[in-house]
Amino acid sequence: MFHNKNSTDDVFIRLEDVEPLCSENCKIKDRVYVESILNEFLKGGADRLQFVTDFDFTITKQRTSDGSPVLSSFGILNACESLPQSFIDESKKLHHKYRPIEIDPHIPVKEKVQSMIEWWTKTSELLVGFPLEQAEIDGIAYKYKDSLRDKSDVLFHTLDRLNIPVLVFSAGLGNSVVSLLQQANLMYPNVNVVSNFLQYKDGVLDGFQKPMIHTFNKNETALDSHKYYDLVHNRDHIIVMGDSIGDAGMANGVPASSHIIKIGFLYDHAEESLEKYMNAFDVVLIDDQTMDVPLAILNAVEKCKQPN
Ligand SMILES: Nc1ccn([C@@H]2O[C@H](COP(=O)(O)O)[C@@H](O)[C@H]2O)c(=O)n1
Ligand SMILES: [Mg+2]
Repeated sequence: MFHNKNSTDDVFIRLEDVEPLCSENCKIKDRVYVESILNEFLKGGADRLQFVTDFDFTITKQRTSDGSPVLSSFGILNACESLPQSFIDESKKLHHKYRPIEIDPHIPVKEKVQSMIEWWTKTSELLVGFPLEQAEIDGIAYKYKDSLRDKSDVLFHTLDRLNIPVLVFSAGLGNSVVSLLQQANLMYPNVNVVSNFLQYKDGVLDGFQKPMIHTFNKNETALDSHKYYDLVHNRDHIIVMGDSIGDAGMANGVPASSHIIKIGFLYDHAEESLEKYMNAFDVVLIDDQTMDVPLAILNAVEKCKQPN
Protein backbone atom coordinates (compact mmCIF):
# COMPACT_ATOMS: atom_id res chain seq x y z
CA MET A 1 0.00 0.00 0.00
CA PHE A 2 2.72 2.49 0.94
CA HIS A 3 5.73 3.12 -1.24
CA ASN A 4 9.04 4.84 -0.72
CA LYS A 5 9.83 7.00 -3.74
CA ASN A 6 13.48 6.81 -2.72
CA SER A 7 15.39 6.16 0.44
CA THR A 8 15.20 9.78 1.73
CA ASP A 9 11.59 10.42 0.74
CA ASP A 10 8.56 10.13 2.98
CA VAL A 11 6.24 7.23 2.31
CA PHE A 12 3.94 7.77 -0.62
CA ILE A 13 0.48 6.43 -1.36
CA ARG A 14 -1.20 6.12 -4.76
CA LEU A 15 -4.93 6.58 -5.22
CA GLU A 16 -5.08 3.07 -6.68
CA ASP A 17 -4.00 1.79 -3.27
CA VAL A 18 -7.09 3.24 -1.57
CA GLU A 19 -9.79 0.81 -2.62
CA PRO A 20 -12.93 2.92 -2.02
CA LEU A 21 -11.43 5.68 -4.18
CA CYS A 22 -11.27 3.26 -7.12
CA SER A 23 -14.88 2.09 -7.21
CA GLU A 24 -17.12 2.72 -10.20
CA ASN A 25 -19.30 5.22 -8.32
CA CYS A 26 -16.36 7.29 -7.09
CA LYS A 27 -15.65 10.20 -9.47
CA ILE A 28 -12.51 12.30 -9.17
CA LYS A 29 -11.89 15.19 -11.56
CA ASP A 30 -8.23 15.74 -10.72
CA ARG A 31 -6.61 12.53 -9.52
CA VAL A 32 -3.14 14.07 -9.34
CA TYR A 33 -4.41 16.83 -7.02
CA VAL A 34 -6.29 14.44 -4.71
CA GLU A 35 -3.27 12.14 -4.56
CA SER A 36 -0.99 15.03 -3.63
CA ILE A 37 -3.32 16.27 -0.85
CA LEU A 38 -3.72 12.74 0.44
CA ASN A 39 0.06 12.48 0.71
CA GLU A 40 0.19 15.82 2.54
CA PHE A 41 -2.33 14.35 5.00
CA LEU A 42 -0.08 11.32 5.46
CA LYS A 43 2.95 13.52 6.11
CA GLY A 44 1.08 15.77 8.56
CA GLY A 45 -0.56 12.94 10.49
CA ALA A 46 -3.69 13.06 12.63
CA ASP A 47 -2.47 16.06 14.65
CA ARG A 48 -2.94 18.40 11.70
CA LEU A 49 -6.29 17.02 10.61
CA GLN A 50 -9.78 18.37 11.24
CA PHE A 51 -13.11 17.19 9.90
CA VAL A 52 -15.98 19.45 8.76
CA THR A 53 -19.21 17.71 7.82
CA ASP A 54 -22.79 18.47 6.93
CA PHE A 55 -25.48 16.46 8.74
CA ASP A 56 -28.70 15.79 6.77
CA PHE A 57 -28.12 13.23 4.01
CA THR A 58 -24.36 13.32 4.71
CA ILE A 59 -24.13 11.74 8.13
CA THR A 60 -27.60 10.35 7.50
CA LYS A 61 -28.18 8.22 4.40
CA GLN A 62 -29.71 9.54 1.19
CA ARG A 63 -31.58 6.27 0.77
CA THR A 64 -31.89 3.05 2.77
CA SER A 65 -31.53 -0.45 1.29
CA ASP A 66 -34.99 -1.50 2.52
CA GLY A 67 -36.72 1.68 1.37
CA SER A 68 -37.48 2.86 4.92
CA PRO A 69 -37.63 6.64 5.13
CA VAL A 70 -34.78 8.82 6.36
CA LEU A 71 -36.14 11.87 8.16
CA SER A 72 -34.21 15.10 7.90
CA SER A 73 -33.55 17.01 11.12
CA PHE A 74 -36.50 19.26 10.22
CA GLY A 75 -38.53 16.15 9.37
CA ILE A 76 -37.97 14.96 12.96
CA LEU A 77 -39.38 18.27 14.21
CA ASN A 78 -42.40 17.97 11.92
CA ALA A 79 -43.13 14.50 13.29
CA CYS A 80 -43.67 15.89 16.82
CA GLU A 81 -47.35 15.32 17.52
CA SER A 82 -47.75 18.20 19.94
CA LEU A 83 -47.07 20.74 17.19
CA PRO A 84 -50.22 22.51 15.95
CA GLN A 85 -51.64 21.11 12.69
CA SER A 86 -51.43 24.62 11.19
CA PHE A 87 -47.63 24.51 11.62
CA ILE A 88 -47.36 21.07 9.98
CA ASP A 89 -49.53 22.15 7.02
CA GLU A 90 -47.61 25.39 6.44
CA SER A 91 -44.27 23.67 6.89
CA LYS A 92 -45.19 21.02 4.28
CA LYS A 93 -46.24 23.73 1.86
CA LEU A 94 -42.89 25.46 2.31
CA HIS A 95 -41.01 22.19 1.75
CA HIS A 96 -43.03 21.52 -1.38
CA LYS A 97 -42.17 24.94 -2.74
CA TYR A 98 -38.52 25.34 -1.75
CA ARG A 99 -36.95 21.85 -1.71
CA PRO A 100 -37.20 21.46 -5.54
CA ILE A 101 -35.45 24.83 -5.89
CA GLU A 102 -32.69 23.75 -3.50
CA ILE A 103 -31.82 20.65 -5.55
CA ASP A 104 -32.60 21.94 -9.08
CA PRO A 105 -29.38 21.55 -11.11
CA HIS A 106 -30.50 24.25 -13.56
CA ILE A 107 -30.98 27.14 -11.13
CA PRO A 108 -27.77 29.07 -10.39
CA VAL A 109 -26.73 29.18 -6.71
CA LYS A 110 -27.00 33.00 -6.69
CA GLU A 111 -30.70 32.69 -7.50
CA LYS A 112 -31.27 29.89 -5.00
CA VAL A 113 -29.89 31.90 -2.08
CA GLN A 114 -32.87 34.29 -1.90
CA SER A 115 -35.31 31.36 -1.89
CA MET A 116 -33.37 29.59 0.86
CA ILE A 117 -33.37 32.74 3.04
CA GLU A 118 -37.16 32.92 2.54
CA TRP A 119 -37.59 29.23 3.43
CA TRP A 120 -35.63 29.40 6.71
CA THR A 121 -37.11 32.81 7.68
CA LYS A 122 -40.68 31.63 7.12
CA THR A 123 -40.00 28.42 9.08
CA SER A 124 -38.60 30.45 11.98
CA GLU A 125 -41.65 32.74 11.92
CA LEU A 126 -43.97 29.72 12.07
CA LEU A 127 -42.22 28.39 15.17
CA VAL A 128 -43.56 31.00 17.56
CA GLY A 129 -45.90 30.92 20.55
CA PHE A 130 -46.37 27.22 21.37
CA PRO A 131 -44.53 24.86 23.72
CA LEU A 132 -42.31 21.96 22.59
CA GLU A 133 -40.31 19.69 24.88
CA GLN A 134 -36.86 18.44 23.82
CA ALA A 135 -38.00 15.00 25.08
CA GLU A 136 -40.50 14.82 22.22
CA ILE A 137 -37.78 15.49 19.63
CA ASP A 138 -35.63 12.85 21.39
CA GLY A 139 -38.47 10.31 21.11
CA ILE A 140 -38.70 10.74 17.32
CA ALA A 141 -34.92 10.88 16.85
CA TYR A 142 -34.62 7.57 18.72
CA LYS A 143 -36.72 5.86 16.04
CA TYR A 144 -34.41 7.13 13.30
CA LYS A 145 -31.03 6.61 14.95
CA ASP A 146 -30.29 3.76 12.52
CA SER A 147 -30.62 5.95 9.44
CA LEU A 148 -27.00 7.06 9.70
CA ARG A 149 -24.59 6.00 6.95
CA ASP A 150 -23.06 2.55 7.32
CA LYS A 151 -19.88 2.69 9.42
CA SER A 152 -20.71 6.12 10.91
CA ASP A 153 -20.00 4.53 14.29
CA VAL A 154 -16.54 3.39 13.16
CA LEU A 155 -15.78 6.78 11.61
CA PHE A 156 -16.74 8.80 14.70
CA HIS A 157 -14.99 6.37 17.02
CA THR A 158 -11.80 6.62 14.94
CA LEU A 159 -11.98 10.43 14.89
CA ASP A 160 -12.35 10.45 18.67
CA ARG A 161 -9.52 7.96 19.15
CA LEU A 162 -7.20 10.05 16.99
CA ASN A 163 -8.31 13.29 18.73
CA ILE A 164 -9.38 14.84 15.44
CA PRO A 165 -11.86 17.72 15.95
CA VAL A 166 -15.16 17.32 14.14
CA LEU A 167 -17.42 20.19 13.19
CA VAL A 168 -20.95 19.12 12.25
CA PHE A 169 -22.12 22.18 10.32
CA SER A 170 -25.82 21.86 9.63
CA ALA A 171 -28.46 24.10 8.14
CA GLY A 172 -30.97 21.70 9.63
CA LEU A 173 -32.41 21.76 13.14
CA GLY A 174 -29.62 21.55 15.73
CA ASN A 175 -31.91 20.10 18.42
CA SER A 176 -32.56 17.05 16.21
CA VAL A 177 -28.95 16.78 15.03
CA VAL A 178 -27.56 16.66 18.58
CA SER A 179 -30.32 14.28 19.68
CA LEU A 180 -29.66 11.82 16.83
CA LEU A 181 -25.90 11.94 17.39
CA GLN A 182 -26.37 11.37 21.13
CA GLN A 183 -28.73 8.47 20.63
CA ALA A 184 -26.40 6.85 18.13
CA ASN A 185 -23.56 7.32 20.66
CA LEU A 186 -21.60 9.55 18.30
CA MET A 187 -21.59 12.75 20.35
CA TYR A 188 -17.95 12.35 21.44
CA PRO A 189 -16.15 15.24 23.19
CA ASN A 190 -14.31 16.12 19.93
CA VAL A 191 -17.66 16.77 18.14
CA ASN A 192 -19.03 20.34 17.84
CA VAL A 193 -22.43 21.07 16.30
CA VAL A 194 -23.11 24.44 14.66
CA SER A 195 -26.70 24.58 13.45
CA ASN A 196 -30.11 26.23 13.89
CA PHE A 197 -31.25 25.72 17.47
CA LEU A 198 -34.73 26.47 18.79
CA GLN A 199 -35.14 29.66 20.79
CA TYR A 200 -37.53 29.85 23.74
CA LYS A 201 -39.16 32.88 25.37
CA ASP A 202 -41.34 32.59 28.48
CA GLY A 203 -41.46 28.81 28.06
CA VAL A 204 -42.75 28.84 24.48
CA LEU A 205 -41.00 28.71 21.10
CA ASP A 206 -39.63 31.92 19.64
CA GLY A 207 -38.14 30.86 16.29
CA PHE A 208 -34.47 30.00 15.74
CA GLN A 209 -31.43 31.32 17.55
CA LYS A 210 -29.20 33.53 15.40
CA PRO A 211 -27.32 33.45 13.09
CA MET A 212 -29.62 31.60 10.71
CA ILE A 213 -27.78 28.93 8.75
CA HIS A 214 -29.20 27.93 5.37
CA THR A 215 -27.89 25.65 2.63
CA PHE A 216 -25.76 28.30 0.95
CA ASN A 217 -24.27 30.32 3.82
CA LYS A 218 -22.53 27.38 5.48
CA ASN A 219 -19.14 29.09 5.49
CA GLU A 220 -17.09 31.54 7.51
CA THR A 221 -19.99 34.08 7.54
CA ALA A 222 -22.22 31.79 9.56
CA LEU A 223 -19.29 30.49 11.63
CA ASP A 224 -17.85 33.88 12.60
CA SER A 225 -19.49 34.24 15.97
CA HIS A 226 -18.66 30.67 16.90
CA LYS A 227 -14.93 31.29 16.54
CA TYR A 228 -14.63 27.67 15.50
CA TYR A 229 -11.69 28.17 13.20
CA ASP A 230 -9.78 29.97 15.99
CA LEU A 231 -10.11 26.80 17.99
CA VAL A 232 -8.59 24.64 15.26
CA HIS A 233 -6.26 27.14 13.57
CA ASN A 234 -3.27 24.77 13.78
CA ARG A 235 -5.22 22.05 11.95
CA ASP A 236 -4.63 22.99 8.35
CA HIS A 237 -5.45 19.58 6.86
CA ILE A 238 -9.19 19.37 6.40
CA ILE A 239 -11.66 16.75 5.24
CA VAL A 240 -14.98 18.33 4.20
CA MET A 241 -18.09 16.22 3.52
CA GLY A 242 -21.50 17.23 2.24
CA ASP A 243 -24.42 16.35 -0.02
CA SER A 244 -25.30 19.81 -1.25
CA ILE A 245 -23.14 22.00 -3.55
CA GLY A 246 -23.19 24.68 -0.79
CA ASP A 247 -21.43 22.25 1.56
CA ALA A 248 -18.28 22.47 -0.57
CA GLY A 249 -17.73 25.98 0.85
CA MET A 250 -17.87 24.92 4.50
CA ALA A 251 -14.13 25.44 4.98
CA ASN A 252 -13.94 28.71 3.03
CA GLY A 253 -12.68 30.71 6.01
CA VAL A 254 -9.47 28.75 6.52
CA PRO A 255 -6.04 30.07 5.38
CA ALA A 256 -5.29 29.57 1.68
CA SER A 257 -2.28 27.44 2.56
CA SER A 258 -4.52 24.72 4.01
CA HIS A 259 -4.84 21.34 2.33
CA ILE A 260 -8.44 20.24 1.85
CA ILE A 261 -10.17 17.19 0.40
CA LYS A 262 -13.86 17.80 -0.26
CA ILE A 263 -16.07 14.73 -0.48
CA GLY A 264 -19.53 15.13 -2.05
CA PHE A 265 -22.32 12.56 -1.71
CA LEU A 266 -24.54 12.73 -4.79
CA TYR A 267 -27.90 11.02 -5.12
CA ASP A 268 -30.71 13.25 -6.47
CA HIS A 269 -30.46 14.11 -10.20
CA ALA A 270 -27.12 12.28 -10.22
CA GLU A 271 -26.52 12.33 -13.96
CA GLU A 272 -27.48 15.95 -14.49
CA SER A 273 -25.67 17.20 -11.38
CA LEU A 274 -22.45 15.21 -11.75
CA GLU A 275 -20.46 17.88 -13.59
CA LYS A 276 -21.35 20.62 -11.07
CA TYR A 277 -20.52 18.31 -8.17
CA MET A 278 -17.19 17.36 -9.75
CA ASN A 279 -16.35 21.05 -10.07
CA ALA A 280 -17.26 21.72 -6.42
CA PHE A 281 -15.97 18.57 -4.69
CA ASP A 282 -12.65 16.74 -5.14
CA VAL A 283 -14.25 13.33 -4.69
CA VAL A 284 -17.87 12.67 -5.72
CA LEU A 285 -19.61 9.52 -4.50
CA ILE A 286 -22.71 8.51 -6.40
CA ASP A 287 -25.29 6.63 -4.34
CA ASP A 288 -22.73 5.57 -1.76
CA GLN A 289 -24.51 5.16 1.58
CA THR A 290 -21.38 4.36 3.59
CA MET A 291 -18.50 6.15 5.31
CA ASP A 292 -15.98 3.95 3.45
CA VAL A 293 -14.12 6.81 1.73
CA PRO A 294 -13.47 9.09 4.73
CA LEU A 295 -12.59 5.99 6.76
CA ALA A 296 -10.11 4.79 4.15
CA ILE A 297 -8.40 8.21 4.23
CA LEU A 298 -8.21 8.15 8.04
CA ASN A 299 -6.92 4.59 8.03
CA ALA A 300 -4.17 5.55 5.58
CA VAL A 301 -3.18 8.51 7.78
CA GLU A 302 -3.12 6.32 10.87
CA LYS A 303 -1.18 3.47 9.25
CA CYS A 304 1.42 5.80 7.88
CA LYS A 305 2.12 7.52 11.22
CA GLN A 306 5.73 8.60 10.90
CA PRO A 307 8.25 8.76 13.72
CA ASN A 308 9.07 12.38 14.72
N1 LIG B 1 -37.76 24.30 6.89
C1 LIG B 1 -36.82 23.51 6.36
C2 LIG B 1 -35.58 24.02 5.94
C3 LIG B 1 -34.65 23.14 5.41
N2 LIG B 1 -34.92 21.84 5.29
C4 LIG B 1 -33.89 20.88 4.79
O1 LIG B 1 -32.84 20.80 5.74
C5 LIG B 1 -31.59 20.58 5.08
C6 LIG B 1 -30.47 21.27 5.76
O2 LIG B 1 -29.73 20.45 6.55
P1 LIG B 1 -28.14 20.07 6.33
O3 LIG B 1 -27.79 19.31 7.58
O4 LIG B 1 -28.04 19.21 5.12
O5 LIG B 1 -27.38 21.34 6.22
C7 LIG B 1 -31.75 21.19 3.71
O6 LIG B 1 -31.10 20.38 2.76
C8 LIG B 1 -33.25 21.32 3.49
O7 LIG B 1 -33.68 20.46 2.46
C9 LIG B 1 -36.13 21.35 5.71
O8 LIG B 1 -36.37 20.11 5.61
N3 LIG B 1 -37.09 22.18 6.23
MG1 LIG C 1 -27.27 17.96 3.76
